[in-house]
Amino acid sequence: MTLVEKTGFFPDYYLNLKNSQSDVFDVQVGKIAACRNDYERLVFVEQFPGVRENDEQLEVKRVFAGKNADTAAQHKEKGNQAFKAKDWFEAMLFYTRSYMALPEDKASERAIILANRSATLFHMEKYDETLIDVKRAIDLGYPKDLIYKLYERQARCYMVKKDYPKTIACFKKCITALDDAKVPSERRSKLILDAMTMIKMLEKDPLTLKQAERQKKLGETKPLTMAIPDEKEYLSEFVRFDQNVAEGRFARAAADITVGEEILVEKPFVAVLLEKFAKTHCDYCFIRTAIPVACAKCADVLYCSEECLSKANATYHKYECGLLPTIWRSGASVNCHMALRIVANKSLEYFLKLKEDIEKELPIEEITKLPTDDYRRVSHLERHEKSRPPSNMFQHSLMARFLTKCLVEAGYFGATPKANDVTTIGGIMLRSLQFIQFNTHEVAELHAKKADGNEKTVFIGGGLYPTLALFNHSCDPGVVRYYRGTTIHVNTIRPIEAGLQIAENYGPIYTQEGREKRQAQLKELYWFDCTCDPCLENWPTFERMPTDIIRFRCDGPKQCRAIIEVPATCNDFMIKCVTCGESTNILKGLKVMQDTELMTRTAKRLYDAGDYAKALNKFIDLLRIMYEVLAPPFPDFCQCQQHAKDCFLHLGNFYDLN
Ligand SMILES: C[S@@+](CC[C@H](N)C(=O)[O-])C[C@H]1O[C@@H](n2cnc3c(N)ncnc32)[C@H](O)[C@@H]1O
Repeated sequence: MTLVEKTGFFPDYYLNLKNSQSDVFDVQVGKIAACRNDYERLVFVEQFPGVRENDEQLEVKRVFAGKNADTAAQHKEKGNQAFKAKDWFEAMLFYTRSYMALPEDKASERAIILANRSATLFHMEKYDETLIDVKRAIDLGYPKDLIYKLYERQARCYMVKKDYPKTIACFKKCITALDDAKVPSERRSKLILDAMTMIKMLEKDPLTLKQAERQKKLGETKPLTMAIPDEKEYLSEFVRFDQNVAEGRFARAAADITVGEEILVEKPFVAVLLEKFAKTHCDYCFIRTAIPVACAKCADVLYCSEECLSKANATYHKYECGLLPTIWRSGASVNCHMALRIVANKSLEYFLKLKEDIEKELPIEEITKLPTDDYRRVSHLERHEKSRPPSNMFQHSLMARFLTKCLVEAGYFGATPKANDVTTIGGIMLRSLQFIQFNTHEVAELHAKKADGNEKTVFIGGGLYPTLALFNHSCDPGVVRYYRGTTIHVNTIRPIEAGLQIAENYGPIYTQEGREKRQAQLKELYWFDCTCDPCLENWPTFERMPTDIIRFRCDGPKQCRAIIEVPATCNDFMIKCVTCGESTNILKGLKVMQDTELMTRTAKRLYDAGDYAKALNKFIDLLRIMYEVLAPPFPDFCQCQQHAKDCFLHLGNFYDLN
């Protein structure tokens, strides 16, 4: 079952159903082929023998188990002990756990925990994070008699950040707040004196006036946040979409595209974080965060900022809240979760209104012009509806039914759900499950350990990118992807001539995997026979790539650019092209090969020194130069492409394991 990734009650439920009627099951399931659309399929599974009878096994219920004041108090106590022992990291972790566990109505306790965590962060010299937590604590109503401490901490952070006007402002607030503080008068006087001294000293500093003037000119500064700035979506004017019978829709270069160009920046239509990152990454933007904010009702996921929390609450989280344990325990894959979220992101009314339109075929130019949040941007993606075997369609329909039941439980359909509405949404859920299967991307984060230079890409979730989903696959892809948060960036990794396809890669590339394995994998997962150049010509993997043959491009008078294979030991330098019959002088190519050796060394040195942007520029130059005279596959080009890919990954989500 591709719908489930791990053990859970859903595969058990399915097996039970199957085993309870082993003789007739396949025959019964086969009848689903007579259904004309997804809505009929939903009605079919609803009436399938044993389905409703076994509903109890689906355990669909909302649970809010993570919130508990006693547990929160225990974590807080452990945090306090760690703080006393100056184990700042441990203290921070316990304060976070405590904060996550605090129930909604404990606002003042939440403020105190955040203030404690801010003290810890201050000791860790994480000043931006400290400022964020201090602000959150103040916003949550931190006690008046203690608030002077937070203003003082704020002042000290701004001081380290050399923002003197803000330092002065915070010290002034601290002095005023001391009026409400319950501290012995001697201590109060000392605190006031310290603050006044700092204010006087900073007021004399010429930098203070300069900064104040600048801040006045720039106006109100944006509140500090650890979230990455909102990114602008972009599609290069050189990308066109086309289609044919054999390959469906695909992207094509409208003009020559050089290597290293950013051709697409796209936000996901929907994205879901894997369960195992739910306690380290923001559920909304996938940014790793050490200072999360929590949903008021559940402790299942966390958010990097109030902004992400409120965006999630305004869309999918109001339905997923309390249901996440059910979804995770079911064993449903992240793809299934994505289907549920696609529906949860929009209202029942939205889908009821759109129902007829979803069925209408739209030409590709119209689809790409639809608003980015229109369901029809994705509803027309490839789903291989006609070639699905009945058992596959049956399993998907059962899963759609289960996910729709989750939404019923979550109140998506109101207090008294209408059967017709549930079927409609079930049908949309089923359609979504089908196109998600062939069109999603795994959102990645690069894990690197500076000490030993080890790097690996870790998948943290899944996302559906409507424009990128129209790109076909090649085992020698023209582009590379990386992610910033959930936003995908697509860059060319070799020159692409006008008119040629711009293909991405769905998993196996020719340098790493032999043709048979690649083709089998693509057939199994994406249901097509790959006919890219490496597959047609059976290009060797990197390990088997010959080093004694050089593949030059014909540079003769006719510029036919055909490939001329020359043994490395060849003593001639004028070589005849079998395609155009003209001779090419390979000395130019040999000189390029020599030059690139030195450039490669420089680029690698920059990479090892962590200067990825400069290294990338060098690798891109190298790829451009090599591609001009040599034709892949050849080892130097592949290696260079790999290095450029690694550089790109460093521009995206990154986690330093040190
Ligand atoms: C992500 S979609 C790509 C866009 C798709 N061609 C469309 O029309 O929507 C993946 C599906 O496209 C088709 N596809 C992708 N690469 C292909 C290729 N190199 N040759 C033939 N079909 C391909 C397969 O049907 C695959 O399941």
